[in-house]
Amino acid sequence: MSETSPLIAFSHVAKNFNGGRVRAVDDVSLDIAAGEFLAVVGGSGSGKTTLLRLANRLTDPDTGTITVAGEDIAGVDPIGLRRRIGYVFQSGGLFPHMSIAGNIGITPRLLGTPKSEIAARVDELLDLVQLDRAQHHDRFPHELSGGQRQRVGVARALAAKPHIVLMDEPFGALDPMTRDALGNDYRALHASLGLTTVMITHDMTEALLLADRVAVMREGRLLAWGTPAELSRSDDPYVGDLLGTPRRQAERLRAVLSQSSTL
Ligand SMILES: Nc1ncnc2c1ncn2[C@@H]1O[C@H](COP(=O)(O)OP(=O)(O)OP(=O)(O)O)[C@@H](O)[C@H]1O
Repeated sequence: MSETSPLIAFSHVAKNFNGGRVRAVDDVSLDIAAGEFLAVVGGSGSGKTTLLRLANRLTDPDTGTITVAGEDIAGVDPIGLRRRIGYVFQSGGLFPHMSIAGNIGITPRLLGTPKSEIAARVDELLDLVQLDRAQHHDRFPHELSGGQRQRVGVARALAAKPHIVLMDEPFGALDPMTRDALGNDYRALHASLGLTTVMITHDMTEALLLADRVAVMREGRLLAWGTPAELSRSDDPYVGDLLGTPRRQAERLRAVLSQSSTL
C-alpha cells in the first residue's frame, strides 16, 4: 500500500435487507485516509450503522468491495478483523456481569495475552480515558455514570491497540457538557495515538466540530462528503438543511446573549 492509498475504501458497496425491499446501503464509494477522523451523519434509517458494520464484517455487502489497508476484507477472517478494529457502541455495550477491568481486558484475553500484561494494559487504558484506577478497576458497569461507561467503552475498543476505531453514536445518550468533554478527549486520543476514526453521530454540530471530514447519508446513499468548509458550499438542499440547524442555533444564541448583555 502506498502512502496515499486510503486505509479504508468502499467501492460501489450495496447492502439490501428483506429480499431487496430495504436498500440499507446503496452504491456507496468512499475512501478514508490513515489518520482521518470521519463523521457519518444522516437521518434515522439512512444506512449509517450498516455502513459501519460493513467495515469490520459484522455484515457483508451484497455487491461492491471494501478494502482495509489495501486488502479486500471479503477474504479476511471476520473475528481477526474485528480484533484489529476497535468498535464503540452507543450504550457502551459493556458486559454487565464483568468488572470494568474485565470489560477492558476482554480482547487481549481472547488474543491470549499473558495476565500480567493485560493488568498493566488495563491500568494504562484507565489512565488514557481519564478514569481513576483505584476507583474504577473493580466496579461493575451499573455502578458507573453514562459518561464513565462510555469512557470504558473507548478504553475497551483501544485495548488491542487498533489503528482503526469505529464508533456508533458513542456520545448520543449523554448530557451536552459530558458529551462535549468526551468528544474533545476522544479527539485528542485520536491524534495522539495516530488513529483513524469513523464516528456516526446524529448531531451535525458535533460532526462539524470534531471531524476532519463529514459524510452525509440519505436513504442508503452517500449524498455528500467533505470538510466542514466544503460541505458548507454544497448546493444540495438536504445538506443545506442539516447545516442550517447549527447555523440558526448559533445565530439565535448570539442574539439572545447580546440582548441579555444590554439589560
Ligand atoms: N438486520 C437487518 N434486517 C433488516 N433490515 C435492517 C437490518 N439492519 C438494518 N436494516 C434496515 O436498513 C436500513 C438502514 O438501517 P441502519 O441501522 O443502517 O440506519 P441508521 O442510519 O444507522 O439508523 P439510526 O440512526 O436510526 O440508527 C433501515 O431501514 C433498517 O430498518
